[in-house]
Amino acid sequence: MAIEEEAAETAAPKLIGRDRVTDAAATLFSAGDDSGQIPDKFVEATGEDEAFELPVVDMAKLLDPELSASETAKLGSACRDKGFFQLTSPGVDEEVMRRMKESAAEFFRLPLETKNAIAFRGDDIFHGFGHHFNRGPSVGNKLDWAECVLLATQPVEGRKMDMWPANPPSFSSIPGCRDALDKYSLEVMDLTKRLLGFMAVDLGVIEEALVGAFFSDDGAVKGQNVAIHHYPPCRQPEKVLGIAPHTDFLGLTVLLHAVDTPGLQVRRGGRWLPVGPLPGALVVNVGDILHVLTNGVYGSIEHRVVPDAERGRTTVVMFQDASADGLVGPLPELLGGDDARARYRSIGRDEYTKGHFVAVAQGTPFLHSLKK
Ligand SMILES: O=C(O)CCC(=O)C(=O)O
Ligand SMILES: [Fe+2]
Repeated sequence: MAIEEEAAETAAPKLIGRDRVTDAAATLFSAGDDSGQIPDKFVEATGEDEAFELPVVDMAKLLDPELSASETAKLGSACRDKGFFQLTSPGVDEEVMRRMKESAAEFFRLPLETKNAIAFRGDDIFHGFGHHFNRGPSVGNKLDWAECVLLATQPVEGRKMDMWPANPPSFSSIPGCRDALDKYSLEVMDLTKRLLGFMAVDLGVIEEALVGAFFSDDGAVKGQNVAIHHYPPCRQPEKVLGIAPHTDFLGLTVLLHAVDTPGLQVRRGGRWLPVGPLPGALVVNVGDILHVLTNGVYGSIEHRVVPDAERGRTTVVMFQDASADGLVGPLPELLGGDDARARYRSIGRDEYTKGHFVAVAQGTPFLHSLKK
């Protein structure tokens, strides 16, 4: 069966949809397209790039009373100007990070049949294995050159444990010991809280206002999801995309390179600039909700992934949700009580999700529609 037909047959009913990884796609991925012909379904124009260094922010310096002020200023200018930064010395337990990386890399080495044991089911495209959800008919429903596990990680009640990989065993519960993803999820929660504290200082708002948008009073995070991506090598990387251009629609994103091949690109001034992995660092970026909460002071910037010609790439990307009193809108603390200063209108958190996915399906930037 041709890959287009096979993909169409396995696509979920959609507003936006997601495709299963078929045998044909898996064969193509493992060959790195050596057969020469990339099926049309994958071909997308990828355009130019050039060297680019992301700002580097050091958590150890943020925490050092003598260096904190200048490092906080660096953090602030990274979030304002670039929307992305590399976070060195993130303070995440190294053993937890190592196990997370290994589990992620190992999962994608399993045969497709094993991975498809947790293939997303029916309309529920936000849990389980497949391609990333596609960006809708406006971009031709193209397939990403990638496979991906999407899961809800927090709050714990929202988890669908039957969709968590049972293989490798380090992903799932080991008696007396929590699994790699659960531990890493908690580490990223703590990290998010620390970072938000410094962002609040930079923004000049009380810490509770910003932290409270991400965490409930009892300290639980409002929501956290993970996307674990594998981008196989492709000998014609200029023809395909690992993930199509998008902004992240939640609050704050924390990316761990499990296999540190370059591939992430950030849009700046109409050009695509590559972000090289930095050993031991996490890549952090501002999502759409943080953009709106900060009244556009921090920028949610478009990015995409291009596969490498020679080497595969694996990433573990955690998205932290946020809302203030159930709304996505500028933080009142930032407006100094003057609503006229709001550059974005406030909408309910549920309405925000719906609006976002309608916009994705139509290929329109949702943030613009929230502008006053
Ligand atoms: O894997 C990456 O480098 C980026 C993935 C990404 O942008 C996403 O999952 O939203
Ligand atoms: Fe993203």
